[in-house]
Amino acid sequence: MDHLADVSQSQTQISHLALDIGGSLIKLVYFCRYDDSCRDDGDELRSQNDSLCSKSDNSKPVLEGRLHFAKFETSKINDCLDFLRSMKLRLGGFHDRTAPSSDKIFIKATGGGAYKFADLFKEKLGVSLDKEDEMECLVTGANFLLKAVHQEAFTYLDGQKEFVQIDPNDLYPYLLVNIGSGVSMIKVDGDGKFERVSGTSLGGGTFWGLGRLLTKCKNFDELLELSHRGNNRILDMLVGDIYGGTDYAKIGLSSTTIASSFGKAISESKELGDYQPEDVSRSLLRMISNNIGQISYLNALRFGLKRIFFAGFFIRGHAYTMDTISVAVNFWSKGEAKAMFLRHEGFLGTLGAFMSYEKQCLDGLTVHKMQQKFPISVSSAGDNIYCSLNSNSDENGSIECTVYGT
Ligand SMILES: Nc1ncnc2c1ncn2[C@@H]1O[C@H](COP(=O)(O)OP(=O)(O)O)[C@@H](O)[C@H]1O
Ligand SMILES: CC(C)(COP(=O)(O)O)[C@@H](O)C(=O)NCCC(=O)O
Repeated sequence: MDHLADVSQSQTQISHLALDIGGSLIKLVYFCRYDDSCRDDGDELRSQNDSLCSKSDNSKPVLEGRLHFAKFETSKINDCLDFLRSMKLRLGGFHDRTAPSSDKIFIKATGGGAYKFADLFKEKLGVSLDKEDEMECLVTGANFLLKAVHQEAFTYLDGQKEFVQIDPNDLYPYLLVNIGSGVSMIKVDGDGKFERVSGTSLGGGTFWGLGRLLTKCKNFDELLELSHRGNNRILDMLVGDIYGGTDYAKIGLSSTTIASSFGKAISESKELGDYQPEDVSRSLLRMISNNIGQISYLNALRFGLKRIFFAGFFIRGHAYTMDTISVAVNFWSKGEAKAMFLRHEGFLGTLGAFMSYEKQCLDGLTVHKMQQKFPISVSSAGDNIYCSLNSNSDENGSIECTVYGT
């Protein structure tokens, strides 16, 4: 994938790595330090964390570098293993501090695949996966991004993207909707304070799975690309189709509101082959996004939450997806609730797993809080990682940061 070339060419020292192995995609976050001049042994960080580091003002070891992101399809897990092998596991190999004499190397991992593929990682790379709870990681990742990273959250409506300034002191409560293969809805009340309040199996896997069957697309991006050119009115039955072109004003439905997704497919004597794949893709994307937007709003209503953050790789920064979700939230809440999206949408779980290194003191290297360099962000003192977002970052955008050890 994209970052494979980056890493092997740059010879950058990778010191920490975490994984989120989901139903569809494997997400990686890894920390590359800028300068390995103080490295005294090229191969493994695990035995020499302190010697890798310069000293900070308060005499704590410091690693300065960037957090990088990469992803692989879970079905192509061997590509991911090759990628990790290419790093020669100097990256995330950490000794278990609770058993100092042990040779055990472990990497923080979350998602169902941390269980499913644990033996594979052991067998192919000799690495143990140190499992972190998926929901906890999502929340930790979301809180970090929202509090520490400049211009992370934004709204998207009618083609207009607007960054939202988050006050870290006024962040909670909010609803986090993670749209991966399936969808989890989590009420977040604070750091580590959350409850998974709902979910739906109609998620990103449904869009991609049904879309692949119905359109014969070979990959997700192709399916998404198709939807750009499609017209959902070919397959969706609108209120106007039922009401002879007029609104059903009495109950607040305009003639253009979708009355029944894919509803026209039943009333016409057409086969699948008579429909354009782009129209199928468009209706499917609209159906899934609208449904998630609606269920999310209902859950926000249940708990009186005004802010809903949508994440997960289903979104893919895709305009029509975000627009549909926003319209659904706006429509059902009568403008009361707001849909917001995150730039690092697919990496919440991985970031959370990465940050869980802080819970354990590993060979003297501890990841503490992350704080952004920009003055508008978190201002609390004593934080141990400083971050700023690469202004050119895309979905894999790296984050500049400094890791302080203990
Ligand atoms: N390259 C891709 N391959 C497959 N699915 C993708 C891709 N890019 C985005 N997606 C979408 O993202 C979803 C997975 O999102 P993700 O947040 O990674 O969840 P999971 O943890 O379940 O893998 C897929 O179901 C699909 O809708
Ligand atoms: C089981 C999961 C947490 C796994 O996470 P994922 O790999 O989809 O990101 C998720 O797919 C989910 O919440 N599914 C919806 C299940 C339900 O509430 O009906």
